[in-house]
Amino acid sequence: MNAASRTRLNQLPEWTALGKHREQLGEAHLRELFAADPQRAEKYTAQVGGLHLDYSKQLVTDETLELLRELAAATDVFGLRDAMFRGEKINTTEDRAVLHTALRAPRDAVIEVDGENVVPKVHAVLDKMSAFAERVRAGEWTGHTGKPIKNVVNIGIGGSDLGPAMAYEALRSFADRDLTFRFVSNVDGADLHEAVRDLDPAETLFVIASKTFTTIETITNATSARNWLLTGLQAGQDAVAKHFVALSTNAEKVAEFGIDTTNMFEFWDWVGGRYSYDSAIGLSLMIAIGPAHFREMLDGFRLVDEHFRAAPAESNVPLLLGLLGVWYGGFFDAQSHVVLPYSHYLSKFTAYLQQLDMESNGKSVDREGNPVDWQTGPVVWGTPGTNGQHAYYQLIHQGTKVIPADFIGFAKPVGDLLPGLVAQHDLLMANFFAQTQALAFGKTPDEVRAEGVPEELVAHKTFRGNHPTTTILTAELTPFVLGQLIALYEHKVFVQGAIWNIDSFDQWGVELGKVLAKRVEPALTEGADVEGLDASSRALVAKYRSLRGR
Ligand SMILES: O=P(O)(O)OC[C@H]1O[C@](O)(CO)[C@@H](O)[C@@H]1O
Repeated sequence: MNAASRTRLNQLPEWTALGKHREQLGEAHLRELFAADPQRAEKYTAQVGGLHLDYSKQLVTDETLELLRELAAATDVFGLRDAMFRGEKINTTEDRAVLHTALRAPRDAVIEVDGENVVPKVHAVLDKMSAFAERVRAGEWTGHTGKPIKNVVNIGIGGSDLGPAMAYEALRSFADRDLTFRFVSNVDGADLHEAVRDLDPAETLFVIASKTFTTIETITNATSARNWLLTGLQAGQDAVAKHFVALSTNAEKVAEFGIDTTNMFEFWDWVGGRYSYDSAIGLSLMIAIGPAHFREMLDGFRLVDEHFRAAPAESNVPLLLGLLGVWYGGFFDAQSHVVLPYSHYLSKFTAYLQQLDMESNGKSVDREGNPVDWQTGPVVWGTPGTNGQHAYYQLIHQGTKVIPADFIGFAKPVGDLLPGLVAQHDLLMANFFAQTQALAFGKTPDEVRAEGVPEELVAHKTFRGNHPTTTILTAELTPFVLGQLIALYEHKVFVQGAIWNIDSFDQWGVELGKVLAKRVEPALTEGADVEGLDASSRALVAKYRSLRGR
């Protein structure tokens, strides 16, 4: 469907129908919905790859789901999906194709951008990454002094950090070589300081990850890392070649920095930063877990891509998850979405999703530049269970906000835990199941009274329940499963952007701060008079300078 001809979302009859349905649903409680339909627990489940989803604890009925699917049809979600997979330039504000799905396409696939099949290039880079990763893993890639590499420091930010850092953490039990991995992103010098202070430069490889190779944080950290290396080795510029590789789309800037472009692993402008960790941006991860596991992860991505592309609306899981978010944002005024992985290895999962979701769908104009008057992307947050239970779950259970939640759990613990620790997994998962039950069904005042609670405390100890959750349960956290999970969220975000009629693939909102930071810096360092600095910022800069003794 031509975006320009699209009726505004909230003027579609399908949107109006959902509004009416929401009114009819009123305060219907999950207790009633379950009582009314004995099949509900079985009926509202879905499967994609190894992921089992239970969405029976969502505030939906058959009619809700039908109306939501009608909205998806009216907004032509599948049409835009097909255009994305075909390589059409659906990122209209940047005039770019959106082809992260090509990063996991099989070798014999044909996907064209501007008449060129991009799949051979994808596999050529994967092969080059594999050969390099194997050399490092085997101790065959030696540094300037001839010592094998023992430490890999990834320097990048945003999509050039969060993906590999998250996936390394998730899959660290698959890291089977005696290598140390660190991820540096913050321009705060403390980040690089802590990452390198106990490392031997002679054994350290820096992986400079930047799509543009112009990002100030990354180039600043990379420059400092180069100084640390050359000082530590007491070597000249020629030492850089053995200790620095680049992951980028910008060969010119890589060469300008002094990195040999034969040690550059390429990707392309049709890979968005937040969709890039299965491209060359995943090199550090590949060195950690090995090329075979990396490819298993790509298989996981591909499985969900194929499902998203082929499954009918009724069983299409990314579509379902996307629609649920549209339902709560549009008709319950939900402002946030909490993601709660019950795996310590997924400690960076939500931070990764924050960029994926919030940088993609944190927009307030539609594709034609008109202001939207419907909710777009939610605030995404969360930490691994059970820690959150002893922190912010109170608000989810008894606060005043509607906070849809995803609970992600695994039947088996990851890897070989120390003896005795495997048994703790059942306790972890008991909490997992208990929480979604408590959130959905709560505890009525009568149930509280039946426990002998004094009347004045009954209201305090009552749980309203009716908090919507999706449970995602799978056997264990493997590279294959991680790929599936990430692709699931990528496509969920896609579905929502398609319905909201926004460009999910640009990120103009991060630009202004970057420009202003460049302008402010001379005011901090030299006390320069910065044109256009507002009164508050001017006073703060003066205060900063006096605190610094300048
Ligand atoms: O990989 P680069 O070009 O250094 O960009 C890093 C990140 O910066 C952003 O452009 C936002 O500032 C992200 O979209 C991107 O992932």
